[in-house]
Amino acid sequence: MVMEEKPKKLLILYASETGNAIDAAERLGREAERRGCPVLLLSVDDFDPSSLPDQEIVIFVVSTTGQGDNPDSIKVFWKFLLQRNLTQNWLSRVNYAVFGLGDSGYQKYNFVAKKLDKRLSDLGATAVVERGLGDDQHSSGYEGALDPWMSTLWKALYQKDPKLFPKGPELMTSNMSLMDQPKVQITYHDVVEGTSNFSSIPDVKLLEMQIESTRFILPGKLAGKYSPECFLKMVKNDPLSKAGSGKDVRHFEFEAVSSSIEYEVGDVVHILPGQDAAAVDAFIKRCNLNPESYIQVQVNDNKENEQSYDLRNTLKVPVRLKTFVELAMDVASASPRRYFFEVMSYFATAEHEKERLQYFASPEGRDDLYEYNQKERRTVLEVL
Ligand SMILES: Cc1cc2nc3c(=O)[nH]c(=O)nc-3n(C[C@H](O)[C@H](O)[C@H](O)COP(=O)(O)O)c2cc1C
Repeated sequence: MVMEEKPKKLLILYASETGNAIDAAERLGREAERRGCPVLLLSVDDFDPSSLPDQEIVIFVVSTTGQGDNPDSIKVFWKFLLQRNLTQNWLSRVNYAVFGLGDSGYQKYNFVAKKLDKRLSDLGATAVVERGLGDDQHSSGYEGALDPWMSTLWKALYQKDPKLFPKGPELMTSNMSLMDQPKVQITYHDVVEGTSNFSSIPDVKLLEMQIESTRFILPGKLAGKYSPECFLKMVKNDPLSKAGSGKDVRHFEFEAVSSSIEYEVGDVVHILPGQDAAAVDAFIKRCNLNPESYIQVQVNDNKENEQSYDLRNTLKVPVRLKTFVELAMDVASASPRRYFFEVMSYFATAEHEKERLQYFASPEGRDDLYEYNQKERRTVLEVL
């Protein structure tokens, strides 16, 4: 009997402060899977640094924040790597690649990627390719460097270990089955079914439950790992600076909604931004959905990452669709990412729209997409 060898998984670890590195890491993951290579994609704080020497190949995607500072999620990992007792050959079996996201307008340009690359190499790891540096100043943002870096990476990995890409390092034809698995699963409830679940719960408690439930699907530090102690209602939000002064300084006042609260110096308040109600309505209408319906959202997480999977799925009450869009989505301010156009291309029925969307999602269409999308600051609602 011939035993089929289990395909190797490519480990991709990311550290992000505002989401770009997650987007870049997911793109890498998708591209690897399209080449037949299964992937394990993790935030670096979900990875045990002591197991790093056992990894044959690791891809890091890390951004720089502050003044050359580490994103929060890589702090523990970085501290571990800096330990003096780690020897020069601690990572001698590890092959790695680093892609950094930064902005050359900052003095400490891509500092985190550069120092991570150096430290890995000092600890005996071997770089598969030279580190890639994405720059916000590039006319296509960090994607400008990511595209060519990725194609070099696939070739180098294939040379290192052809088993990673059983069908070669070139892209397989794109079709629907290669689309990412959905990140969340949504169950729709009709209005009566949704509200009857809550008839005995006071309004304030209900709103809290809905906010908690919505936050659970958000990535990174806003998600359930850092569940808030209590919710406050913002009752005042007055600008203190003059319009056009270049700064936006505000006076906020908050009121405890459920019970009185105690706080100390150093406690942190997260402000949950809402969206313009008219934009939320327009988005829901455009999608032919009922704003009053209730949805239940479940995260389809990496099975390997059981802990965060359980955590993020424990508090799942049905949420009013309108509340969900208001609190968890951004339909009317930020520009959609490139992947949005790719996904839309699978669903577009008009041939000319499909072609245009496919072009925007391709490396050749990248600069035109930037002109159309980011430069014009188009929103999801406008694109739809
Ligand atoms: C507050 C702030 C500070 C930043 N500081 C730096 C920096 O010191 N060096 C750098 O190269 N880029 C810096 N950047 C640019 C980011 O690294 C870049 O926008 C990156 O794409 C962000 O990735 P992320 O969303 O995954 O955190 C900074 C960005 C922000 C918003």
